[in-house]
Amino acid sequence: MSHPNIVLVGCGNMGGAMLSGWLRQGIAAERITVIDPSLPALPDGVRRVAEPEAAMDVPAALILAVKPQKLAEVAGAISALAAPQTLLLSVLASAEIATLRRVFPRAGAIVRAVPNLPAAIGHGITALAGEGLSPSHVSLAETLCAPLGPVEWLAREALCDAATSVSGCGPAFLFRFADAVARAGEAQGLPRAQALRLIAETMAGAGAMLRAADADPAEMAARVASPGGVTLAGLRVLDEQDALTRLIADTLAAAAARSAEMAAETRDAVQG
Ligand SMILES: NC(=O)C1=CN([C@@H]2O[C@H](COP(=O)(O)OP(=O)(O)OC[C@H]3O[C@@H](n4cnc5c(N)ncnc54)[C@H](OP(=O)(O)O)[C@@H]3O)[C@@H](O)[C@H]2O)C=CC1
Ligand SMILES: O=C(O)[C@@H]1CCC=N1
Repeated sequence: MSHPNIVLVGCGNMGGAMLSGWLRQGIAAERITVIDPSLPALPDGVRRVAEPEAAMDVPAALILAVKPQKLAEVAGAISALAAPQTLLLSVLASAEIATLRRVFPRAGAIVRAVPNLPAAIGHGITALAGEGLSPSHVSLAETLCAPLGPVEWLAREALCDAATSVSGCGPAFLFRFADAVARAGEAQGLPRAQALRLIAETMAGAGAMLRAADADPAEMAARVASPGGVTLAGLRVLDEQDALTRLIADTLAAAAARSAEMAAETRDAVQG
């Protein structure tokens, strides 16, 4: 398959992770142009410009990976790059497709993506949403996101807030969990670095089992917990008055609410 021409706008945590993934997957560096005023160091062959140039070719894929607050600012400069032959793929949390369409009226298609940080090592997951996409747009969006890890299409765009709270923010919540476990392990006498190694491998192993098995996580926990044993003593604390379930529900609700709020802010910013 011939590689698409890609213009990546914003090459920070997420844009950088996508760029690494494309190169790892064999997309030719010469096909990729990065627009970022901070002019980050880039792998050989990737073209780097601080801002769009008048003579730039319209790309097959225009990837937006700036902070949502920058959308209105970047839009004017790059809107000419989103032409009818262009798929615009935005990873901006909370920038709705209607908002993006308002800013990029000529784009051939618009896909909203919710990636996550482990994309940087090819172990992310990306949720995608789009309406009225042609099979070739679907295929190009999947080609762009596949190097980051598996891809999930959401049934409707409104689920992006939920996907952001579950998998977009999810790594941060799991890092907090790992930190809490390491602190507790340290309090019981383990060196912190060793406690972190223990919990990191435990999370990776449990995650791999969860991914592979058809079993429900509750059944998986039951396989660890021997009757009258050690795990049950700990699970009783987590389950007391649904403590963990309630904490996580509140955490995700706060994240999803902020996502919806930011969508309104982004909408207002481009309208104003
Ligand atoms: N980080 C994450 O885990 C996730 C992030 N996202 C989304 O990804 C997007 C990017 O987030 P993240 O990568 O963390 O942010 P970063 O700040 O790491 O990256 C944004 C990049 O855009 C650059 N930039 C600023 N202004 C412009 C401009 N006018 N034109 C081009 N580039 C510009 C920034 O440069 P400078 O630093 O100099 O300002 C920076 O390099 C956000 O919209 C976020 O919602 C979605 C899911 C997960
Ligand atoms: O915190 C944020 O706004 C972005 C979206 C999901 C992860 N980082």
